[in-house]
Amino acid sequence: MFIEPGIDQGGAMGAKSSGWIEVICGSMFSGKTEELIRRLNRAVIANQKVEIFKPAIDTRYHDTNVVSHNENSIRSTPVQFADDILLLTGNSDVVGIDEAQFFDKELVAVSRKLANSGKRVIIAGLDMDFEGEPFGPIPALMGIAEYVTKVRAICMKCGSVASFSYRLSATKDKVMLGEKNVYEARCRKCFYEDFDPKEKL
Ligand SMILES: Nc1ncnc2c1ncn2[C@@H]1O[C@H](COP(=O)(O)OP(=O)(O)O)[C@@H](O)[C@H]1O
Ligand SMILES: Cc1cn([C@H]2C[C@H](O)[C@@H](COP(=O)(O)O)O2)c(=O)[nH]c1=O
Ligand SMILES: [Zn+2]
Repeated sequence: MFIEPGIDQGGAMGAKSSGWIEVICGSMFSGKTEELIRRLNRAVIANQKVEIFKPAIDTRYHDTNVVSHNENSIRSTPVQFADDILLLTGNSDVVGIDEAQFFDKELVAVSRKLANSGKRVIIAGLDMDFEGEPFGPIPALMGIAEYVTKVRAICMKCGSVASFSYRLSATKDKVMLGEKNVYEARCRKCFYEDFDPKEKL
């Protein structure tokens, strides 16, 4: 069971309370999007004004909605640059951002500005890429966040808990959209059994 800061503090963000940043990170299939949707739905139930964003390049399941692997879904606004989020958040109380690994580093400054202006910012994204390296702005966001939740999947090779996303194709591009056809969740042992860091370009 995760601790849910906003709800634990009474559900509402009082006039005097400042904002904060929550990061939900982990491998693919670890439940990041499910957990993001769960927190956002509860904020809606608490009558808070919620805005949700995702990078425009993430068209894997749906052009606009944020969709989890088990088909939970919530409406969102696709944006090209992190800066666009500032223009679109207006008087919202809670800002949700999915697939944040695809945003530029500017997302760090944007999230700080949103939280400093009193908003609750909930960010979900991959902490590591297919080579086991830190992914985009996520590590920096973990550094400035008040709350970090690292979720884990099930290793598809041995059934243990998984923190790595193993790419089944030989493609070396950092960005390659896909799901079970291209990636599987793996534990450390099973990831490095089949991935040789020396082969990196
Ligand atoms: N290897 C796996 N480990 C855990 N869950 C998995 C796995 N493969 C598929 N799933 C499904 O994926 C769901 C999580 O999806 P989602 O929240 O979209 O994950 P993420 O956003 O972290 O990729 C789980 O509830 C489960 O139904
Ligand atoms: C590891 C890795 C993943 N991707 C892509 C694959 C998916 O489209 C998303 C991750 O989605 P999820 O909600 O976390 O399942 O990212 C990539 O482009 N590069 C990578 O190294
Ligand atoms: Zn394993």
